[in-house]
Amino acid sequence: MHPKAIILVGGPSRGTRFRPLSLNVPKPLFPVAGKPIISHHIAALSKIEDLKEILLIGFFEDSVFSQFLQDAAREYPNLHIRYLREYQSLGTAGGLYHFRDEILRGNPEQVFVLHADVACDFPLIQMKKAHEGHRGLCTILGTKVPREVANNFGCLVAKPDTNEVLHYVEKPESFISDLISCGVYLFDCAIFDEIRKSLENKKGNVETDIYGREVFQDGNKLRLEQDLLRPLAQARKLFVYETKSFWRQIKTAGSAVPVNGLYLEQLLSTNPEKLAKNTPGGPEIVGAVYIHPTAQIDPKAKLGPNVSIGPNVFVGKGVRIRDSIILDNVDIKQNACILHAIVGWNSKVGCWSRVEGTLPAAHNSTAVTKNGLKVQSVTILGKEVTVKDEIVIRNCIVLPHKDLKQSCENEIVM
Ligand SMILES: Nc1nc2c(ncn2[C@@H]2O[C@H](COP(=O)(O)OP(=O)(O)O[C@H]3O[C@H](CO)[C@@H](O)[C@H](O)[C@@H]3O)[C@@H](O)[C@H]2O)c(=O)[nH]1
Repeated sequence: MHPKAIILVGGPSRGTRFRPLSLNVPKPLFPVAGKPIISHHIAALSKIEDLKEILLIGFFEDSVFSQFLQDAAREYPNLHIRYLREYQSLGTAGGLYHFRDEILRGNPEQVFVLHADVACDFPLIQMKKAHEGHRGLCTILGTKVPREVANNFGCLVAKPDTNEVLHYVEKPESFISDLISCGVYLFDCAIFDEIRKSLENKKGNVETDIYGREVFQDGNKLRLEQDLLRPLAQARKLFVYETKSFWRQIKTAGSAVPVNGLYLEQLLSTNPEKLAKNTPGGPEIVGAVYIHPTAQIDPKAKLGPNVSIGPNVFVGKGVRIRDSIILDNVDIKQNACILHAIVGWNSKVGCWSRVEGTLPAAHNSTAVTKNGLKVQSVTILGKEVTVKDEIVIRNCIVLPHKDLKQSCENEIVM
Protein backbone atom coordinates (compact mmCIF):
# COMPACT_ATOMS: atom_id res chain seq x y z
CA MET A 1 0.00 0.00 0.00
CA HIS A 2 1.37 3.37 -1.03
CA PRO A 3 0.22 6.17 1.31
CA LYS A 4 0.62 9.96 1.35
CA ALA A 5 0.36 12.29 4.32
CA ILE A 6 -1.13 15.65 5.09
CA ILE A 7 -0.44 17.89 8.06
CA LEU A 8 -3.15 20.47 8.69
CA VAL A 9 -1.13 23.47 9.81
CA GLY A 10 -3.97 26.04 10.03
CA GLY A 11 -3.09 29.71 9.74
CA PRO A 12 -2.15 32.90 11.54
CA SER A 13 -5.56 33.93 12.86
CA ARG A 14 -5.87 30.66 14.74
CA GLY A 15 -2.65 31.25 16.66
CA THR A 16 -4.16 33.80 19.06
CA ARG A 17 -4.23 31.48 22.07
CA PHE A 18 -0.57 30.85 21.41
CA ARG A 19 0.33 34.50 22.04
CA PRO A 20 2.77 36.01 22.79
CA LEU A 21 4.91 33.29 21.17
CA SER A 22 2.93 33.26 17.90
CA LEU A 23 3.84 36.94 17.45
CA ASN A 24 7.32 35.73 16.49
CA VAL A 25 6.90 32.21 15.16
CA PRO A 26 3.91 30.37 13.67
CA LYS A 27 2.72 27.76 16.13
CA PRO A 28 3.55 24.70 13.95
CA LEU A 29 7.21 25.82 13.96
CA PHE A 30 7.55 26.52 17.68
CA PRO A 31 10.38 24.33 19.06
CA VAL A 32 9.61 21.59 21.57
CA ALA A 33 12.31 19.12 22.63
CA GLY A 34 14.75 20.93 20.33
CA LYS A 35 12.76 20.90 17.09
CA PRO A 36 9.66 22.49 15.53
CA ILE A 37 6.33 20.98 16.59
CA ILE A 38 5.60 19.52 13.14
CA SER A 39 9.09 17.96 12.89
CA HIS A 40 7.83 15.40 15.39
CA HIS A 41 4.98 14.56 12.99
CA ILE A 42 7.41 14.29 10.08
CA ALA A 43 9.81 12.06 12.05
CA ALA A 44 6.94 9.62 12.70
CA LEU A 45 5.75 9.74 9.06
CA SER A 46 9.28 9.11 7.79
CA LYS A 47 9.12 5.64 9.34
CA ILE A 48 6.17 4.54 7.17
CA GLU A 49 7.26 2.25 4.39
CA ASP A 50 6.55 3.58 0.88
CA LEU A 51 5.50 7.02 2.13
CA LYS A 52 7.23 9.48 -0.17
CA GLU A 53 5.21 12.68 0.04
CA ILE A 54 3.99 14.93 2.85
CA LEU A 55 1.80 17.95 2.14
CA LEU A 56 1.45 20.73 4.69
CA ILE A 57 -1.91 22.42 4.10
CA GLY A 58 -2.75 25.76 5.66
CA PHE A 59 -3.43 29.43 5.12
CA PHE A 60 -0.13 30.98 6.24
CA GLU A 61 1.91 32.98 3.69
CA ASP A 62 4.11 30.73 1.53
CA SER A 63 7.33 32.23 2.90
CA VAL A 64 6.50 31.04 6.45
CA PHE A 65 7.56 27.48 5.71
CA SER A 66 10.34 27.98 3.16
CA GLN A 67 13.32 27.68 5.56
CA PHE A 68 11.65 24.78 7.37
CA LEU A 69 11.08 22.95 4.07
CA GLN A 70 14.73 23.43 3.06
CA ASP A 71 15.92 22.02 6.40
CA ALA A 72 13.46 19.11 6.17
CA ALA A 73 14.62 18.27 2.63
CA ARG A 74 18.19 17.99 3.93
CA GLU A 75 17.15 15.83 6.87
CA TYR A 76 14.82 13.56 4.84
CA PRO A 77 16.26 13.35 1.31
CA ASN A 78 13.82 10.55 0.41
CA LEU A 79 10.72 12.53 1.34
CA HIS A 80 9.05 15.14 -0.82
CA ILE A 81 7.60 17.74 1.58
CA ARG A 82 5.62 20.70 0.23
CA TYR A 83 3.36 23.46 1.47
CA LEU A 84 -0.03 24.03 -0.18
CA ARG A 85 -1.69 27.31 0.67
CA GLU A 86 -5.43 27.76 1.03
CA TYR A 87 -6.41 31.23 -0.21
CA GLN A 88 -8.55 31.50 2.94
CA SER A 89 -9.41 29.15 5.80
CA LEU A 90 -11.38 26.37 4.11
CA GLY A 91 -12.03 24.30 7.24
CA THR A 92 -10.42 21.03 8.29
CA ALA A 93 -11.74 19.12 5.26
CA GLY A 94 -12.02 22.06 2.83
CA GLY A 95 -8.29 22.08 2.08
CA LEU A 96 -8.28 18.32 1.51
CA TYR A 97 -11.03 18.70 -1.04
CA HIS A 98 -9.59 21.79 -2.66
CA PHE A 99 -6.19 20.11 -3.20
CA ARG A 100 -7.64 16.68 -4.08
CA ASP A 101 -5.87 16.50 -7.46
CA GLU A 102 -2.48 17.12 -5.81
CA ILE A 103 -3.25 14.59 -3.10
CA LEU A 104 -4.42 11.92 -5.53
CA ARG A 105 -1.55 12.47 -7.99
CA GLY A 106 0.46 9.22 -8.25
CA ASN A 107 -2.61 7.20 -7.14
CA PRO A 108 -1.96 6.71 -3.43
CA GLU A 109 -4.31 4.20 -1.83
CA GLN A 110 -4.31 5.81 1.60
CA VAL A 111 -3.78 9.21 3.13
CA PHE A 112 -2.73 10.04 6.68
CA VAL A 113 -4.12 13.32 7.99
CA LEU A 114 -2.49 14.80 11.10
CA HIS A 115 -3.44 17.94 12.98
CA ALA A 116 -0.38 20.10 13.57
CA ASP A 117 -1.46 21.09 17.08
CA VAL A 118 -1.26 17.69 18.75
CA ALA A 119 1.63 15.87 20.36
CA CYS A 120 1.81 12.12 20.77
CA ASP A 121 4.02 9.20 19.83
CA PHE A 122 2.07 8.89 16.53
CA PRO A 123 1.59 5.09 16.39
CA LEU A 124 1.05 5.34 12.62
CA ILE A 125 2.43 1.94 11.72
CA GLN A 126 0.08 0.25 14.21
CA MET A 127 -2.84 2.36 12.92
CA LYS A 128 -2.07 1.26 9.36
CA LYS A 129 -2.00 -2.39 10.39
CA ALA A 130 -5.33 -2.01 12.22
CA HIS A 131 -6.80 -0.15 9.24
CA GLU A 132 -5.89 -2.90 6.81
CA GLY A 133 -7.58 -5.45 9.11
CA HIS A 134 -11.10 -3.97 8.84
CA ARG A 135 -13.50 -2.77 6.17
CA GLY A 136 -13.67 0.89 7.24
CA LEU A 137 -12.81 3.96 5.18
CA CYS A 138 -11.12 5.67 8.10
CA THR A 139 -9.17 4.72 11.20
CA ILE A 140 -9.04 7.46 13.78
CA LEU A 141 -6.52 7.62 16.61
CA GLY A 142 -8.36 7.72 19.95
CA THR A 143 -7.30 8.16 23.55
CA LYS A 144 -9.02 8.18 26.93
CA VAL A 145 -9.04 11.51 28.79
CA PRO A 146 -10.44 12.47 32.19
CA ARG A 147 -14.23 12.68 32.08
CA GLU A 148 -14.33 16.39 32.98
CA VAL A 149 -12.33 17.46 29.91
CA ALA A 150 -13.79 15.01 27.35
CA ASN A 151 -16.38 17.47 26.02
CA ASN A 152 -13.65 19.73 24.62
CA PHE A 153 -12.91 17.12 21.95
CA GLY A 154 -14.52 14.93 19.33
CA CYS A 155 -16.07 12.07 21.37
CA LEU A 156 -16.27 8.48 20.16
CA VAL A 157 -18.47 5.58 21.24
CA ALA A 158 -16.98 2.37 19.87
CA LYS A 159 -17.77 -1.35 20.00
CA PRO A 160 -15.10 -2.74 22.33
CA ASP A 161 -14.64 -6.01 20.41
CA THR A 162 -14.37 -4.60 16.86
CA ASN A 163 -13.38 -0.93 17.49
CA GLU A 164 -16.13 0.09 15.08
CA VAL A 165 -17.25 3.63 15.93
CA LEU A 166 -21.01 3.74 16.58
CA HIS A 167 -21.27 7.45 17.37
CA TYR A 168 -19.06 10.44 16.73
CA VAL A 169 -20.05 13.72 18.35
CA GLU A 170 -17.88 16.83 18.05
CA LYS A 171 -17.49 18.68 21.38
CA PRO A 172 -20.83 17.50 22.85
CA GLU A 173 -22.72 19.59 25.41
CA SER A 174 -23.09 16.72 27.85
CA PHE A 175 -20.89 13.72 28.60
CA ILE A 176 -20.93 10.99 25.95
CA SER A 177 -17.62 9.20 26.21
CA ASP A 178 -14.11 9.61 27.59
CA LEU A 179 -12.69 8.14 24.37
CA ILE A 180 -11.78 11.10 22.18
CA SER A 181 -10.35 11.84 18.74
CA CYS A 182 -6.64 12.71 18.78
CA GLY A 183 -6.72 14.56 15.43
CA VAL A 184 -4.80 11.79 13.62
CA TYR A 185 -6.51 9.82 10.86
CA LEU A 186 -5.82 7.26 8.16
CA PHE A 187 -8.24 7.41 5.21
CA ASP A 188 -8.68 5.22 2.17
CA CYS A 189 -8.59 7.47 -0.88
CA ALA A 190 -12.21 6.51 -1.58
CA ILE A 191 -12.88 9.11 1.11
CA PHE A 192 -12.89 11.79 -1.60
CA ASP A 193 -16.20 10.33 -2.84
CA GLU A 194 -17.58 10.77 0.68
CA ILE A 195 -16.33 14.35 0.79
CA ARG A 196 -18.09 14.97 -2.51
CA LYS A 197 -21.32 13.55 -1.05
CA SER A 198 -21.14 15.73 2.01
CA LEU A 199 -20.40 18.67 -0.24
CA GLU A 200 -23.53 17.92 -2.20
CA ASN A 201 -25.49 17.92 1.07
CA LYS A 202 -24.17 21.41 1.69
CA LYS A 203 -24.77 22.40 -1.93
CA GLY A 204 -26.83 25.42 -1.02
CA ASN A 205 -23.76 26.79 0.71
CA VAL A 206 -21.32 26.36 -2.14
CA GLU A 207 -20.45 29.06 -4.66
CA THR A 208 -18.14 29.18 -7.64
CA ASP A 209 -15.37 31.77 -7.52
CA ILE A 210 -13.98 33.77 -10.47
CA TYR A 211 -11.63 30.90 -11.35
CA GLY A 212 -14.49 28.42 -11.49
CA ARG A 213 -13.45 26.77 -8.20
CA GLU A 214 -16.02 25.61 -5.67
CA VAL A 215 -15.78 27.65 -2.49
CA PHE A 216 -17.84 27.53 0.66
CA GLN A 217 -19.70 30.61 1.69
CA ASP A 218 -18.05 32.26 4.66
CA GLY A 219 -18.95 30.47 7.88
CA ASN A 220 -19.76 27.30 5.98
CA LYS A 221 -16.41 25.62 5.85
CA LEU A 222 -16.16 21.93 5.14
CA ARG A 223 -15.48 20.38 8.53
CA LEU A 224 -13.78 17.03 8.76
CA GLU A 225 -15.48 16.31 12.05
CA GLN A 226 -19.14 17.19 11.55
CA ASP A 227 -19.38 16.85 7.77
CA LEU A 228 -17.32 13.72 7.29
CA LEU A 229 -16.57 11.70 10.43
CA ARG A 230 -20.08 11.85 11.81
CA PRO A 231 -21.71 10.48 8.61
CA LEU A 232 -18.88 7.93 8.34
CA ALA A 233 -19.72 6.64 11.82
CA GLN A 234 -23.41 6.49 10.91
CA ALA A 235 -22.48 4.41 7.85
CA ARG A 236 -20.27 2.12 10.05
CA LYS A 237 -17.16 3.01 8.07
CA LEU A 238 -15.21 4.60 10.93
CA PHE A 239 -12.94 2.62 13.26
CA VAL A 240 -10.82 3.70 16.21
CA TYR A 241 -7.29 2.71 17.16
CA GLU A 242 -6.81 3.58 20.83
CA THR A 243 -3.39 4.69 22.00
CA LYS A 244 -2.38 4.03 25.60
CA SER A 245 0.70 6.22 25.20
CA PHE A 246 0.87 9.99 25.73
CA TRP A 247 -1.27 12.50 23.83
CA ARG A 248 -1.75 16.21 24.27
CA GLN A 249 -3.13 19.20 22.42
CA ILE A 250 -0.99 22.30 21.88
CA LYS A 251 -3.44 25.20 22.03
CA THR A 252 -2.13 27.76 24.48
CA ALA A 253 1.49 28.91 24.66
CA GLY A 254 1.71 27.39 28.14
CA SER A 255 0.82 23.93 26.82
CA ALA A 256 4.19 23.83 25.04
CA VAL A 257 5.84 23.23 28.44
CA PRO A 258 4.17 19.89 29.25
CA VAL A 259 4.46 18.87 25.57
CA ASN A 260 8.20 19.61 25.69
CA GLY A 261 8.39 17.35 28.75
CA LEU A 262 6.49 14.51 27.05
CA TYR A 263 8.71 14.53 23.96
CA LEU A 264 11.86 14.74 26.09
CA GLU A 265 10.70 11.75 28.16
CA GLN A 266 10.08 9.88 24.89
CA LEU A 267 13.62 10.71 23.72
CA LEU A 268 14.99 9.45 27.02
CA SER A 269 13.71 5.97 26.15
CA THR A 270 14.17 6.02 22.34
CA ASN A 271 17.25 8.21 21.60
CA PRO A 272 18.97 9.09 24.89
CA GLU A 273 22.12 10.08 22.95
CA LYS A 274 20.26 13.23 21.80
CA LEU A 275 19.90 14.40 25.42
CA ALA A 276 22.35 16.03 27.82
CA LYS A 277 24.35 13.81 30.17
CA ASN A 278 26.17 14.40 33.43
CA THR A 279 29.87 14.69 32.67
CA PRO A 280 32.83 15.48 34.96
CA GLY A 281 33.17 19.27 35.08
CA GLY A 282 29.76 19.77 33.37
CA PRO A 283 26.50 21.17 34.79
CA GLU A 284 24.25 18.96 36.91
CA ILE A 285 21.60 17.32 34.72
CA VAL A 286 18.44 15.81 36.21
CA GLY A 287 16.23 13.61 33.98
CA ALA A 288 15.45 14.55 30.37
CA VAL A 289 17.23 17.74 29.23
CA TYR A 290 17.98 18.92 25.68
CA ILE A 291 20.82 21.42 25.19
CA HIS A 292 21.60 22.87 21.76
CA PRO A 293 25.29 22.34 20.93
CA THR A 294 25.91 26.11 20.68
CA ALA A 295 24.56 26.89 24.18
CA GLN A 296 27.01 27.65 27.00
CA ILE A 297 26.09 26.27 30.39
CA ASP A 298 28.13 27.06 33.49
CA PRO A 299 29.32 23.87 35.24
CA LYS A 300 27.72 25.14 38.47
CA ALA A 301 24.22 25.33 36.94
CA LYS A 302 21.57 22.64 37.55
CA LEU A 303 19.09 21.77 34.80
CA GLY A 304 16.11 19.43 34.58
CA PRO A 305 13.97 17.54 34.38
CA ASN A 306 12.05 18.63 31.26
CA VAL A 307 14.23 21.46 30.04
CA SER A 308 15.06 22.47 26.46
CA ILE A 309 17.80 25.00 25.87
CA GLY A 310 17.96 26.65 22.43
CA PRO A 311 20.89 27.88 20.28
CA ASN A 312 23.39 30.42 21.69
CA VAL A 313 21.82 30.50 25.14
CA PHE A 314 24.08 31.49 28.02
CA VAL A 315 23.34 30.03 31.47
CA GLY A 316 25.37 31.44 34.37
CA LYS A 317 26.76 30.02 37.58
CA GLY A 318 24.30 28.69 40.18
CA VAL A 319 21.29 28.94 37.82
CA ARG A 320 18.46 26.43 38.37
CA ILE A 321 16.08 25.57 35.49
CA ARG A 322 13.26 23.01 35.61
CA ASP A 323 10.20 22.28 33.37
CA SER A 324 11.03 25.11 30.99
CA ILE A 325 11.83 26.04 27.41
CA ILE A 326 14.61 28.58 26.89
CA LEU A 327 14.58 29.96 23.33
CA ASP A 328 17.49 31.20 21.19
CA ASN A 329 20.06 33.75 22.46
CA VAL A 330 18.68 34.04 26.00
CA ASP A 331 21.09 35.22 28.70
CA ILE A 332 20.42 33.92 32.22
CA LYS A 333 22.62 35.52 34.85
CA GLN A 334 24.00 33.80 37.91
CA ASN A 335 21.75 32.24 40.55
CA ALA A 336 18.54 32.96 38.62
CA CYS A 337 15.80 30.36 38.91
CA ILE A 338 13.44 29.43 36.05
CA LEU A 339 10.57 27.01 36.80
CA HIS A 340 7.55 26.10 34.61
CA ALA A 341 8.34 28.86 32.17
CA ILE A 342 9.09 29.77 28.57
CA VAL A 343 11.76 32.41 28.09
CA GLY A 344 11.45 34.10 24.67
CA TRP A 345 14.19 34.79 22.11
CA ASN A 346 16.97 37.26 23.10
CA SER A 347 15.55 37.78 26.61
CA LYS A 348 17.72 38.50 29.64
CA VAL A 349 17.10 37.29 33.18
CA GLY A 350 19.08 39.10 35.91
CA CYS A 351 21.04 37.65 38.87
CA TRP A 352 19.01 36.03 41.68
CA SER A 353 15.73 36.63 39.84
CA ARG A 354 12.95 34.05 39.63
CA VAL A 355 10.75 33.45 36.58
CA GLU A 356 8.19 30.85 37.51
CA GLY A 357 4.78 29.27 37.13
CA THR A 358 3.50 27.85 40.36
CA LEU A 359 2.10 24.49 39.37
CA PRO A 360 2.84 21.74 36.92
CA ALA A 361 0.04 21.97 34.35
CA ALA A 362 -2.90 19.61 34.81
CA HIS A 363 -4.02 17.36 31.95
CA ASN A 364 -4.74 19.43 28.86
CA SER A 365 -4.95 22.64 30.81
CA THR A 366 -2.38 25.28 31.71
CA ALA A 367 -4.68 27.46 33.74
CA VAL A 368 -5.36 27.15 37.45
CA THR A 369 -7.99 28.92 39.50
CA LYS A 370 -7.14 31.13 42.46
CA ASN A 371 -9.90 32.91 44.44
CA GLY A 372 -12.28 32.13 41.57
CA LEU A 373 -10.02 33.77 38.97
CA LYS A 374 -8.16 31.91 36.26
CA VAL A 375 -4.41 32.39 36.52
CA GLN A 376 -1.56 31.04 34.42
CA SER A 377 0.35 28.13 35.81
CA VAL A 378 3.22 28.75 33.38
CA THR A 379 5.10 32.05 33.06
CA ILE A 380 5.87 33.14 29.51
CA LEU A 381 8.30 35.88 28.56
CA GLY A 382 7.88 37.08 24.95
CA LYS A 383 10.79 38.00 22.70
CA GLU A 384 13.45 40.44 24.02
CA VAL A 385 12.14 40.82 27.55
CA THR A 386 14.53 41.99 30.23
CA VAL A 387 14.09 40.92 33.84
CA LYS A 388 16.22 43.02 36.17
CA ASP A 389 18.24 41.49 39.08
CA GLU A 390 16.56 40.10 42.20
CA ILE A 391 12.90 40.22 41.18
CA VAL A 392 10.17 37.58 40.95
CA ILE A 393 7.90 37.10 37.91
CA ARG A 394 5.22 34.57 38.87
CA ASN A 395 2.30 33.26 36.74
CA CYS A 396 2.63 36.05 34.19
CA ILE A 397 2.45 36.42 30.44
CA VAL A 398 4.84 39.15 29.34
CA LEU A 399 4.55 40.63 25.86
CA PRO A 400 7.68 41.19 23.75
CA HIS A 401 10.22 43.99 24.43
CA LYS A 402 9.18 44.64 28.05
CA ASP A 403 11.64 45.78 30.69
CA LEU A 404 10.61 44.29 34.04
CA LYS A 405 12.06 46.34 36.88
CA GLN A 406 9.80 45.11 39.68
CA SER A 407 8.24 41.83 40.72
CA CYS A 408 4.81 40.88 39.38
CA GLU A 409 2.33 38.04 39.90
CA ASN A 410 -0.79 36.79 38.03
CA GLU A 411 -0.54 39.51 35.39
CA ILE A 412 -0.51 39.93 31.67
CA VAL A 413 2.21 42.51 31.16
CA MET A 414 1.39 44.49 28.01
N1 LIG B 1 -5.47 23.83 6.51
C1 LIG B 1 -6.32 24.15 7.45
N2 LIG B 1 -6.11 23.71 8.69
C2 LIG B 1 -7.02 24.03 9.63
C3 LIG B 1 -8.16 24.82 9.36
N3 LIG B 1 -8.87 24.95 10.51
C4 LIG B 1 -8.18 24.27 11.45
N4 LIG B 1 -7.07 23.73 10.94
C5 LIG B 1 -6.07 22.87 11.63
O1 LIG B 1 -6.76 21.72 12.03
C6 LIG B 1 -6.40 21.30 13.33
C7 LIG B 1 -7.67 21.24 14.22
O2 LIG B 1 -7.97 22.53 14.63
P1 LIG B 1 -9.36 23.08 15.18
O3 LIG B 1 -10.29 23.31 14.07
O4 LIG B 1 -9.00 24.23 16.07
O5 LIG B 1 -10.04 21.93 16.02
P2 LIG B 1 -9.84 21.53 17.56
O6 LIG B 1 -10.62 22.41 18.45
O7 LIG B 1 -8.38 21.38 17.81
O8 LIG B 1 -10.50 20.10 17.60
C8 LIG B 1 -10.10 19.13 16.70
O9 LIG B 1 -8.97 18.41 17.19
C9 LIG B 1 -9.18 17.65 18.39
C10 LIG B 1 -7.88 16.94 18.71
O10 LIG B 1 -6.89 17.86 18.99
C11 LIG B 1 -10.32 16.64 18.19
O11 LIG B 1 -10.61 15.95 19.41
C12 LIG B 1 -11.57 17.35 17.71
O12 LIG B 1 -12.54 16.39 17.39
C13 LIG B 1 -11.27 18.17 16.46
O13 LIG B 1 -10.94 17.33 15.39
C14 LIG B 1 -5.31 22.27 13.77
O14 LIG B 1 -4.04 21.69 13.50
C15 LIG B 1 -5.54 23.50 12.90
O15 LIG B 1 -4.34 24.19 12.66
C16 LIG B 1 -8.35 25.30 8.01
O16 LIG B 1 -9.29 26.00 7.69
N5 LIG B 1 -7.41 24.93 7.12
